[in-house]
Amino acid sequence: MSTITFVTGNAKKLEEVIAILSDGHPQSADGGSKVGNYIIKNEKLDLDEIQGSIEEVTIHKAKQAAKLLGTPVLVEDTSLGFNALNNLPGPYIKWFHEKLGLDGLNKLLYGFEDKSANAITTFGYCEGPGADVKLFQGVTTGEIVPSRGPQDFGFDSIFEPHGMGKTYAELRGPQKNRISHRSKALAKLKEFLLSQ
Ligand SMILES: O=P(O)(O)OP(=O)(O)OP(=O)(O)OC[C@H]1O[C@@H](n2cnc3c(O)ncnc32)[C@H](O)[C@@H]1O
Ligand SMILES: [Mg+2]
Repeated sequence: MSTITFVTGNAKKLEEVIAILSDGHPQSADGGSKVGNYIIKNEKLDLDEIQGSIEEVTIHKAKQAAKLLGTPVLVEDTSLGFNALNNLPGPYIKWFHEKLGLDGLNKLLYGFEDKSANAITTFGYCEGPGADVKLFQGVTTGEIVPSRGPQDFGFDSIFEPHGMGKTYAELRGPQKNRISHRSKALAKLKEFLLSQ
């Protein structure tokens, strides 16, 4: 068994990652999620986020985490891009959300007919300091709508994935996890880890 440390400062992300990875299977005795020959554990740490593409931000986070911990690490960065704004705020969604709020994010699209957006999670896996970073990305498209549902996780209550008629916040847990950007990215990561 090899251990991979998933580094994030976001408790909600971690909750989803554990739920998706466990997929109804029992967890290992010491609390990590088991995927093939790997156990994925968690470390709460805020990593620097550079300016750049989604991929560059994730690669930098992964390299920094590997350097800090000296072990195989997993990180992820989540982006929300508005098509009318050429994919902004993208990887800067956290700061836009903090400064403008959910209503302000809606107002950014005032005057545009196109309210469509893409939610993207990019996982970065790095085997140790100096090693290359492997990326696994998942995308879910949807519409930006006035907030509906609990507001306890980022942009969940203003993102309505196409074809669902409900926001991520209204879908909650298992239903969101079946179709989310995060679960699509994790499916790719799982496939890779199972092939190792
Ligand atoms: O420590 P890290 O893993 O970086 O955690 P973070 O909260 O800083 O997360 P990001 O840098 O990836 O920024 C993404 C922003 O989008 C939010 N977010 C991430 N995943 C989400 C999801 O599935 N649904 C809604 N909001 C989400 C999150 O709360 C942040 O405000
Ligand atoms: Mg972050």
